[in-house]
Amino acid sequence: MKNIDSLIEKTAELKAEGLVEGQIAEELNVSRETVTWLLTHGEKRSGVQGPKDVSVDWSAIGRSSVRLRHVSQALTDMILDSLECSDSDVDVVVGIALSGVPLASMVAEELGVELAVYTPTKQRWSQETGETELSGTFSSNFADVVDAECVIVDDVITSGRTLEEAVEELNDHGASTNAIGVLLDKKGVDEIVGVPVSSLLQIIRVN
Ligand SMILES: O=P(O)(O)OC[C@H]1O[C@H](OP(=O)(O)OP(=O)(O)O)[C@H](O)[C@@H]1O
Repeated sequence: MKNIDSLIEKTAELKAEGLVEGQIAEELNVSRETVTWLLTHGEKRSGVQGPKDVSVDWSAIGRSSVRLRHVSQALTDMILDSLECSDSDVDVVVGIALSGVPLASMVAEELGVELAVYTPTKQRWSQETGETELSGTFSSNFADVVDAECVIVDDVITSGRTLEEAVEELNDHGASTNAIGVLLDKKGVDEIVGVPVSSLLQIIRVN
């Protein structure tokens, strides 16, 4: 997405295709509040202050396994630093579906550990009827997380809710989360529910 106009256009397009605001937010990697703003103020935006959010397009990395590998190596390096600082270990890398999984897979390979996949609640929520009391799921096609020492990998932090939920689900499975690694942190956090966060890039707002 090159600029605000293409973002507004894309939002309107997705809305016209029948997506609800939560689904559009997921598609564009922005908050639901931003989608509301884009839909309601997009056409008459002169003089109107937008919400403090940014849309992240990392497809230049995502579409190339070579670039993904380089980025995963850099992320692994940061995760290793974090684990060393807390003197903790890792048995399983947990990738957050969908976009966190390719990265997590390569980080798991770099670390020489198993890969688990967690599908958060909101992914299931978007397919259901608006009921949000569903729990996320760990896929049985990948590693078991019960009692494991875990590192979570995802692409982007916006509100941090997805990672909060993943840490809590891991706790419920008797697993401990020793580090979180992401490409981009839009919130600028050092930790999420007590777990240290390593991000390759952080958004820092200056105005
Ligand atoms: O910090 P939060 O506000 O919870 O948002 C961050 C999450 O949102 C995006 O996933 P999305 O639901 O868009 O699905 P995707 O992985 O399929 O892109 C992103 O991949 C993170 O998992």
